[in-house]
Amino acid sequence: MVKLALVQLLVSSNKQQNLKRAATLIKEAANKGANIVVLPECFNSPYGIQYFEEYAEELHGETARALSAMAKESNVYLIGGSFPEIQFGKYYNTCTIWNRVGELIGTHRKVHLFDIDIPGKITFQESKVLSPGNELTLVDTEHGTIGVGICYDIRFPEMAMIAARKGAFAMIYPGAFNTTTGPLHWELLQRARAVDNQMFVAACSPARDTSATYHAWGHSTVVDPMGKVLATTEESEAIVEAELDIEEMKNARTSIPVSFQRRFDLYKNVAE
Ligand SMILES: NC(=O)CC(=O)C(=O)O
Repeated sequence: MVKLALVQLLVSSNKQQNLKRAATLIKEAANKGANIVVLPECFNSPYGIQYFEEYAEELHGETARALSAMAKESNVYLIGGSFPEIQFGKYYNTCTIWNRVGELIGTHRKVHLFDIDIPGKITFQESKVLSPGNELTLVDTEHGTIGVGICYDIRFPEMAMIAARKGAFAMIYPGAFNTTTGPLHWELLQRARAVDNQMFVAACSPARDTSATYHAWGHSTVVDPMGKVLATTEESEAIVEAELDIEEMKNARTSIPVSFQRRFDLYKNVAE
């Protein structure tokens, strides 16, 4: 059994306040027994291309140091949401992952940038400021291997499939869907990735701030390997907790053995 907690943080424009509140809620989750804690996408700054340059930090800057201390003080694995990172003049949307003694065990730079245009609803062009990461991310923990993606990455099923085939028991996505795409796709995509790959899937959103320029959907959710929602919430600040039973993953894979029934002989030209 692994206890997972998603911290659906109400993110403000005050970085110090966001770091402090994250530390408080991580401690609260740890006190309730969480082994792995997740923060949302852009947990230390408002989400929007107009904010990335102002809030950006180098990988080992103030936010990373704070995250390392939070993991260590609360004695948890911490999937540290994401923050705008700057390296050699380029900006990335980056998740850092920490072990129980505060060591960095992985980083994921959002691979698929959120560039969409739904007329009359939402236009968002991360690529105007950000560069994409170029690596898929798996981290090894004492609870097993975990795959990490950020938000829009969940729309690309290959990432979760590769993680599952490399032995990950869970795919975790700090994310910030919005009030247009959230009701349509947020839960659907998590359940789809879970059932496709017979693994746990979780996505952690910021809470909704209706005074912000971007209205996050909230609804941080954990899904089991059969595609069932184990835990979820609405749009306010909350901690979403779920016990992940690895036996359930084994049972799902034994009873519906799709991973052995795949016909890779027929799909090999999928990238053409
Ligand atoms: N914010 C994102 O990266 C993605 C999103 O909101 C969506 O895919 O919808």
